[in-house]
Amino acid sequence: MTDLSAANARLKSWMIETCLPMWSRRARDHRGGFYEALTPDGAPLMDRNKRFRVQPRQAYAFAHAEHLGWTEQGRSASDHAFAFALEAGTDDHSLAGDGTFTGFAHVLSPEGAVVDAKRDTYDHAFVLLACAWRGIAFGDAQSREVAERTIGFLDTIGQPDGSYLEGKPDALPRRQNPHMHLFEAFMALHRAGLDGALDRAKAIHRLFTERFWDGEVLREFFAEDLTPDPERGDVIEPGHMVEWVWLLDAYEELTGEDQSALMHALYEAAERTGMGHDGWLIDEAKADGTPLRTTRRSWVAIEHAKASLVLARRGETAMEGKAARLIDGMLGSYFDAPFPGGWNEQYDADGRVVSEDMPTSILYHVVSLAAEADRTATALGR
Ligand SMILES: O=P(O)(O)OC[C@H]1O[C@@H](O)[C@@H](O)[C@@H](O)[C@@H]1O
Repeated sequence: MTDLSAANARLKSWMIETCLPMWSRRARDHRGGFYEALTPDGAPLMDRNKRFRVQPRQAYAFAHAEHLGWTEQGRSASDHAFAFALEAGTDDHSLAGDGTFTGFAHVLSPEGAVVDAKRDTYDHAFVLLACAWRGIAFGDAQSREVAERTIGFLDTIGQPDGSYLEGKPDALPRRQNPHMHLFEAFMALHRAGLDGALDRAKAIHRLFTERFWDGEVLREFFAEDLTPDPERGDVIEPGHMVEWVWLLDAYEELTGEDQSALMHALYEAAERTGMGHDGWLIDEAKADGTPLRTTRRSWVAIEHAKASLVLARRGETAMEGKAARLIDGMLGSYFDAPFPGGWNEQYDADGRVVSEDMPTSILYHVVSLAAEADRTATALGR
């Protein structure tokens, strides 16, 4: 059996010694925020537009890493990303004023001009996550204010059933994905002490059980009334099913409501519908398991490992070796390549790397995996 203790030690030392230093230095843009991606040899893609969400993701990742004592650059890197997000992401200065906050823009130029002013609910989930962790790690008072204003904006597109529209302007199909990340963010905000955040997470949990999870698979795309979208309702993402496993474990911890049955059903559904011939989950399938995209992005493998870790921590001994094998497998393929500290973002079904660059957005997943691996190894005394 691959040893969880050894896999965790490898992952943790790679994080501390190579990954975090590399991303905090090379991906930091002196013009503001972080670059969208690096080339395979670690050079920044200076001219590429910045998806807004990448900035709060970095602000979260470095706050969490510093909270764990894994970096001394965490505060500075998180501040750098957060300040750029607040400054460049608001095109009408409404965040600073007393008026109603109208949300963050979707895409920024490398220098920080607004390229796409659309408001995307998904992006706002990461602002809330960053605020929560900056509160937890640094006791940052500004973050609470930003979280409250961001929630105020989200309430303008909130629905009576606890769901949120796709953004402004509104779009169809509606998706479970922004809700999944809002669920994550509201739980983190509750941990950070924000009143009412847990109730918001509970409302999303209700949507999950009543709408998104149909008893067999997690649906992704929905019509206006949150019934499966007539065209894309059959498309599923195995990575999201395992991501929910990890989130439901956190939910159980906060609410005391047993999530075991749902967690098992999700994990089993992800592997039933999405297992590629090489033992890695694929990017996209149909609800009956017909593969749609047999490529595999790094975050899908990461979430598979995280789900295996939480099941191991909850006492499933077979999951311990599996989590260790997945982490070891990632360290031998996805991680620390093609450039030390970086990642191969996507493989095809034949095991060839098909991604052309290293997206910064993945650091969020990597930090969360390393934190979960360390927590599980410690809990199990490994
Ligand atoms: O697609 P980027 O922004 O790199 O994010 C990576 C992935 O993160 C996950 O948590 C999901 O939300 C995916 O839908 C998303 O694709």
